[in-house]
Amino acid sequence: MSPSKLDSTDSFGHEEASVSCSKPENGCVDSLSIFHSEKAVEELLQQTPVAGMDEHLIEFSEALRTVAKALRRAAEGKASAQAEAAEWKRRYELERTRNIQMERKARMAEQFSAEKNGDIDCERVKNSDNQSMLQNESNEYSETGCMKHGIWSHEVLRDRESDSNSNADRNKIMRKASFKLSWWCNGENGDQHKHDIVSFERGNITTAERSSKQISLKWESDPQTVLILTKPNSVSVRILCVQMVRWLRERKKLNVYVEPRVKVELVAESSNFSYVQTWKDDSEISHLHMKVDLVITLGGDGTVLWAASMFKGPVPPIVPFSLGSLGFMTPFHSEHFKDCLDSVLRGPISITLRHRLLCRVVRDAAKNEYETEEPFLVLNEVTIDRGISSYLTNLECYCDNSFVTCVQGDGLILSTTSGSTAYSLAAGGSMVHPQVPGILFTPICPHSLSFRPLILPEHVTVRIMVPFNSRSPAWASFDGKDRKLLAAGDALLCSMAPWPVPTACQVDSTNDFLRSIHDGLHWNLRKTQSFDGPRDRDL
Ligand SMILES: NC(=O)c1ccc[n+]([C@@H]2O[C@H](COP(=O)([O-])OP(=O)(O)OC[C@H]3O[C@@H](n4cnc5c(N)ncnc54)[C@H](O)[C@@H]3O)[C@@H](O)[C@H]2O)c1
Ligand SMILES: Nc1ncnc2c1ncn2[C@@H]1O[C@H](COP(=O)(O)OP(=O)(O)OP(=O)(O)O)[C@@H](O)[C@H]1O
Repeated sequence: MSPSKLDSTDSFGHEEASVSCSKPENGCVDSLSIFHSEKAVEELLQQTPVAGMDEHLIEFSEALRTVAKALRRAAEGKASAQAEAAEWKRRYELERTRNIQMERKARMAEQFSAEKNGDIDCERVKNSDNQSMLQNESNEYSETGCMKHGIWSHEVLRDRESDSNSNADRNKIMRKASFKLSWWCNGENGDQHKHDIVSFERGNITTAERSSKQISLKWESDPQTVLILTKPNSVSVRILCVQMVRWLRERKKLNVYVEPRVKVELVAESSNFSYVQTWKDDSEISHLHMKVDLVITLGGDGTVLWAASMFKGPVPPIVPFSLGSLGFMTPFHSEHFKDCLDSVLRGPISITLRHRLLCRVVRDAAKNEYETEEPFLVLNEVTIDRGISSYLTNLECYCDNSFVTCVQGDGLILSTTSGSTAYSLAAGGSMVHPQVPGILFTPICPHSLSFRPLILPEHVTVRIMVPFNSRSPAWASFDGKDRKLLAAGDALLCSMAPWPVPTACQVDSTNDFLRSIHDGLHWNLRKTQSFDGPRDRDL
């Protein structure tokens, strides 16, 4: 995206336009001041006794008049371009709202007719694959009082695959289990959903609640469907998967989904596993969140990243079992899988709501920043680096359109707080509790003595641009995968995604985080100083 395009995008709204134009150092021309200067030239010319002047002065005054006119025309042109841009933006937003409403109506009509036909036995029908719908509906719920004590998940969905399944049980309607999330702090599990309240009483600003609290998940109805995701090519994972599927089906009477590769492995093991469900093509993965109550991962952190990447919208709670070497995000031990799953299925459980970043690539040729390629959701980080190029990466960084800095080095990591213990840590970033919302801005080998990592608030949009004078393109990778070339003029936009990844805790979010940095990284491990030796006796 060229700098001139950035300007026009930034000044979409009237307000922003007037602000940017009032700053001469931004290279903008203030139309009001042009009008005044043109008027001043006119007045000057009228006041001056032209008859007594030499030709140079007349030529000069004519030139001044021409310049003032040209400036006025330029300002008028810019103003009309801004007005046009604002009008297009207004139309775009109108169209978008209309589409969302139509989509919503269509869904409700579909669900209503299904309900009328007796297909769905439900009191409250909800669909959650659209965030704006989620928000609208949660508002409705709060109006009807359902949201009083927490966040509820009431999904009543029909299993579309049930028709193709011969088992009579499977022909019944599958209800997605509902659960409630509540926030508690100071070790006390209150049943209230506590909001952060800023109070201005008697002129004093105080906050009633702190924002980072332990989050507890309580099932309102029993989970029925479990998806197991496994690390490939591991014998121990394969053995555990067989045992777990059997136990979940025979003891817990649950529906089990696995990836197609795993289904083949299971059926090769025993034809009894034919009840295990899977999907035929990848397009079905986008509906998984509507069928699955719980996701179990068997592997390391990479398998948790893999699980998160399968859900491009809302993510069901994930129970991560550790069968890798490090396991920052995998607190459950496979030896005790039955006890662990028993307590998770019974609930309530503590969960960590892990924030994700929404990353969009905007090409230089794009007309505006809405014209992007398919976005990526990352649980750890997006990395913009020099790839195979031996030149220094040159990246211009903006935060909500304010210039941050120019990175000159091997690259930059934009990380979630969950990812703070991964690549960002290796590049010198701070370790941050995963429940803290924020975006870590960590350079990779900056060629500067004074570059320190930053942590930005959760609400900002970070824009990383490859400038036109860059000697080489850059590469973006998402949770260490899917590399994308960023040519000169291309940009990467990154903001907090609306769909976090809920992962079950062994104890609670804080305890699990501290355990992982102690056990996984041996953080601040040092022999304790001996008692005997010199002391400060006089203090
Ligand atoms: N120099 C580095 O430290 C470096 C370089 C490249 C990638 N990575 C990390 O690897 C991740 C991809 O993981 P993978 O398992 O698919 O690849 P992988 O198999 O190469 O494993 C990378 C290592 O990072 C660990 N890891 C992953 N997420 C973590 C987290 N949130 N906290 C602590 N450790 C974590 C894993 O346990 C593993 O040991 C990327 O998202 C990136 O963060 C790190
Ligand atoms: N279900 C899956 N399908 C395809 N690839 C997967 C799947 N699960 C994990 N992977 C990939 O396999 C790789 C290794 O996975 P993972 O990190 O879980 O194991 P590990 O390396 O043994 O554990 P650790 O990272 O703790 O050392 C990762 O790159 C991950 O993306």
